[in-house]
Amino acid sequence: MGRTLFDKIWESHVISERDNGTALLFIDRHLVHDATAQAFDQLKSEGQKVRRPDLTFGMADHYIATHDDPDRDPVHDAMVTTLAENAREQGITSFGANDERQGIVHVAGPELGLTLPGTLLVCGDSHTSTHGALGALAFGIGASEVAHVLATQTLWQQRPKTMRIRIDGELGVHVTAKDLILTIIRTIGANGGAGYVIEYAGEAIDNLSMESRLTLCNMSIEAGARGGMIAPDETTFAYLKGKPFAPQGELFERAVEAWRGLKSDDDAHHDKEVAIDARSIAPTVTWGNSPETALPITGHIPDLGDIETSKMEQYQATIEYMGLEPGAKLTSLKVDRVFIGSCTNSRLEDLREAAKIAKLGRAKVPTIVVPGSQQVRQQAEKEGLHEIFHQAGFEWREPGCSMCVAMNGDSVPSGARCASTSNRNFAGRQGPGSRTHLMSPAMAAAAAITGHLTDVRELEGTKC
Ligand SMILES: CC(C)[C@H](C(=O)O)[C@@H](O)C(=O)O
Ligand code: SF4
Repeated sequence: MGRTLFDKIWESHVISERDNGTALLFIDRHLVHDATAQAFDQLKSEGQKVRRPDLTFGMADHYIATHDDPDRDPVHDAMVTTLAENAREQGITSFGANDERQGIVHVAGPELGLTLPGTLLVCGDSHTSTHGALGALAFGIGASEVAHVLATQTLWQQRPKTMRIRIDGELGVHVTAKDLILTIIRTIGANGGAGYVIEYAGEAIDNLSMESRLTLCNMSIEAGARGGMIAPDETTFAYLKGKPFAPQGELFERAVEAWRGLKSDDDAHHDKEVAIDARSIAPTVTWGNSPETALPITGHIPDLGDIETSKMEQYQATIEYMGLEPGAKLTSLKVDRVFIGSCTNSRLEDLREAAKIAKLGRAKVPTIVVPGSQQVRQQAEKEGLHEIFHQAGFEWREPGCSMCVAMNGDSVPSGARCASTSNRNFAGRQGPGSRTHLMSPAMAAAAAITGHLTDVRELEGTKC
């Protein structure tokens, strides 16, 4: 029987297997960020050194400042400095403050060519699934696993099952990878991917740009999946060509020949198959505290009568926390803040989409745009996107995780409603008491200039 893309990568990394089905895997790339200090402490307390500093790369992102903030907590700077010190001590290449390669680990990694097809990549961060967009097997690991990889460059893992999600048909105007993944999560549930690695396939996936594929795979974890991946193709090869850490010249051509074999065989078996028609998807927003509360922007907050008895308690808690009126139109929800950024949606393509909408008006509420990396920032500035944002009253910041998780102090005030391009909307995610609605960059920019959740297609007169 044929093998899936996942099988091919998994099997080429197995060093040893136990009878209980767990395998010891070789790790090709280990990315560490500034919230990984605990793992380095564990390593040191055990008297160990990093086994393969040449395969380990550091990135300052969670705690890094995105603007001059007189109230900045010195502890946040200390986290950034600690990563730099650990990297220096262990001989690891690390991209910290003031490095032009710095960025959110899941934005800067692929853009530097650190993520390559067929490789096994891990990072102590749940959104490591992002890197699967390049045809890598990539997943997040816990702090003690980070310490294990630092010490051995290997990891014990239970073999996950595979799920293939096929998206056929064409996506409509202003329907993006973000709308696609939110719809997938609504369809299979926030726990629907538990125990699986998802392979995305089909016409709509083939047609996605590399940046959109990164957005899609990024949120696989929000469906509970171990990872998400897409077979590498011409889009992937064109994206990787010339990236500083990718193979160069003749070696690149040889690598591409090998990468062409990285796809599921026609007779390969996936443990679960799901199919969604791209034409059925509209610009989408979440209303609650789980990404599965995603709905087309044309919809309403569910009414009491729509809720199953077993979910009633949770529904009522959500309505109260989010300050919602059951049955209200989604577009009636006024926002207090807008955040355009995060490893889901802070790449150049995202900022271009947001800028197109920003041109149509001026921000009615405080809006920040946080590029995902220094490279994205530089390129956006070269194109004049920052000027467009300035003119629209959007604040242009330095790269980092920022308001996605509020670990660096960029937070949404308690009780405030935020239109956000990030990936998590649970209670308190963007700061204690914050209320988050997830959406695409164009939809977030539309909310900024109207002051409420908005169907970007109507704003632009493109609704079909
Ligand atoms: C801080 C880090 C470990 C965390 C994660 O694992 O995802 C963060 O990136 C997040 O998005 O919540
Ligand atoms: S941008 Fe948000 S989701 Fe991504 S790594 Fe940073 S905190 Fe996690």
